[in-house]
Amino acid sequence: MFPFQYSVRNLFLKKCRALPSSLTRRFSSADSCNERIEVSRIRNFSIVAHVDHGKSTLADRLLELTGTIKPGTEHAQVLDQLQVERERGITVKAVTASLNYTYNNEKYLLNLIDTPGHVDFANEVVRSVTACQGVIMLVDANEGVQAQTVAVHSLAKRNNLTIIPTLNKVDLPRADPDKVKAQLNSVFKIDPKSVLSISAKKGWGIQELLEAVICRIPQPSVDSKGYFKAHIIDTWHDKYRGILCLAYIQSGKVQVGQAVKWRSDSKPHVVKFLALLRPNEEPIDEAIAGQVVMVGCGPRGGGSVGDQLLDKELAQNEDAVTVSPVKHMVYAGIFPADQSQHPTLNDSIKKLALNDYAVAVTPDSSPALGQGWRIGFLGLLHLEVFTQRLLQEYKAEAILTAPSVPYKVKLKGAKAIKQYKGEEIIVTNPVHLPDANNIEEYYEPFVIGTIITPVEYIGAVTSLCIDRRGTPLPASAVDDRMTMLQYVLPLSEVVIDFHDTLKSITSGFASFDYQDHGFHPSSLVRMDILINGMLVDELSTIVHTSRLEYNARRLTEKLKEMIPRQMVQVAIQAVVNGKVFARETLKAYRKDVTAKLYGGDVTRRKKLLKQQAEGKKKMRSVANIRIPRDTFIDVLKR
Ligand SMILES: Nc1nc2c(ncn2[C@@H]2O[C@H](COP(=O)(O)OP(=O)(O)OP(=O)(O)O)[C@@H](O)[C@H]2O)c(=O)[nH]1
Repeated sequence: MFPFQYSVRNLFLKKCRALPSSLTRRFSSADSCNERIEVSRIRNFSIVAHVDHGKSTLADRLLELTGTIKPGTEHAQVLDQLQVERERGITVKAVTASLNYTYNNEKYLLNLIDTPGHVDFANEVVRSVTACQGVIMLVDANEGVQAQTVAVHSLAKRNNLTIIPTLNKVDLPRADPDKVKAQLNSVFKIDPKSVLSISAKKGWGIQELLEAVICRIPQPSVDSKGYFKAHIIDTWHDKYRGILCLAYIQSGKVQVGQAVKWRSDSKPHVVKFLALLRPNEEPIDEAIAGQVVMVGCGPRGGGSVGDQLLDKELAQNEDAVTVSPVKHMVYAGIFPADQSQHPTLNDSIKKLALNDYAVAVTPDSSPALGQGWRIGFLGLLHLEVFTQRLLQEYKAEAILTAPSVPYKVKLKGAKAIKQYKGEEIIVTNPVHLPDANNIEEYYEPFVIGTIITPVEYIGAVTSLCIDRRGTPLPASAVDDRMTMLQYVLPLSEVVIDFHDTLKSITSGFASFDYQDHGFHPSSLVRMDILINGMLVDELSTIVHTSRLEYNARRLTEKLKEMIPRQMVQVAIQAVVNGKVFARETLKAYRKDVTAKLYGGDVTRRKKLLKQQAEGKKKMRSVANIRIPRDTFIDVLKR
């Protein structure tokens, strides 16, 4: 959304600067709805669903029906405005749009939040629902209930949200609404009579759905008369105005010019910018409790997701809405391609991290790659999207190291405990794993994986899960054709390529979602990779002992395939505690130094070959083997 929004916002700002101040009219929410908005006529809701079940397409139809955009294909997927979203055809950022809709002669303000479907961006859904009272839960009428449908349903239930179950894509010839209604009933006990049917593509049933939003979802439960208090659900950086925030107003009201402060720091600030997002900014003077609005306090105004903006009179220790801390699933090192680019990359990472609060950034350094950062992500797709956004939105190119899941170790010995400042430590970079002699116990992160698959693939899916060290939990039937399997799986076995393998063994019919299951004791070791005897820190991994030999062989073979042949012979070794578990040799290019000889004495030929061998020996000891950039990630894929 943001590059596009930047340009719209900047255009607006340029226009404002060009006009006399008396003409830079601000709107109030009252103008937007032609009358003063009341809490009873506000509805905050989200669209949640499994990947590709049609959330963004439905958002387009809702924007059209409420007159926010004109019907037409040029507006396709209006809320997916990031370049990466358009290129990949997925939503990665939850986006808000305030819509006006008249129902029974009353004007309503509907705040819609379009959310991503992919499990890696589930945190976007979690933070969005803190501002909502209800959700439209879309289910593809052809595919039926999928793994993420189960996840979003339980999230909505946990947050006490009203669920409007809605079947989408009923226009498809293979759509079977009755079958899917029966699935919803068997899995979630949803009354089939409460299920709506729409086609987001054709625009069928959209009006009924909007009316259900108004009639079924309750108004925000807020304190209109109290002091101003708002909960921050998103932030982004604007070149001219500093940090801008998306805020859900929990009590009171806010006006441009009002004195406020952040919960996290008591310094006074003044509200400078206030706007409705439609999804482009529409400046307003005032907003009331229950609204979701954009707020900015100027370049030094600050703000972060989960923080609260408070009236300056309000005591700092008021209750806060808690956003559960993000649990990072994979960590990877990010380094500038050239150390001179470190400050620019640092600035870009900071700005992008502001808009993607799910990442955790800490400084890191590597002997080979110099100064950089260790960044925690929610999954591999999140990692890829983050680096793609760095490149596309900030023109910042970075080198990535092999991703690793976080491990926990319990230390023994007073010296080690003192050195690591605690008995238990989380290891996010395999290189920093303490010496095996100082470790009492290793712990590995586990997840509960939910797989919904057609019954004919149960055997293949079970083998895959067992192969990935999974432990089965009770299964349940979704209907006579589909089954829901659950497994406790080590995160390290899931995070890299589990989903792709599952899709390929089930011809794309199975779906997968996982939830954190905490750390559990495990038998682990650190495996290092030596290239011509030199340790390559960035390729060290922590592996389960049962996988050691297999991983050692696979990693060295894969590296042999991926490292281009060099002028010298390259030895690739996988080593654990000084013991070599696998070795591959990459043969050197061999120039035919004897090509120029036509016949003649054989000793001449031997002399040339000997000289070549000696030259190569010298090169081998000084050779700096170049490892291609993608090696670090690709090498981990099976
Ligand atoms: N036939 C048909 N296709 C639809 C309908 N709604 C959406 N689609 C198609 O389904 C695909 C996915 O739609 P999206 O709106 O991108 O789905 P999404 O849930 O937003 O996807 P993510 O954000 O990646 O989770 C697109 O090709 C749409 O054109 C519908 O009602 N009927």
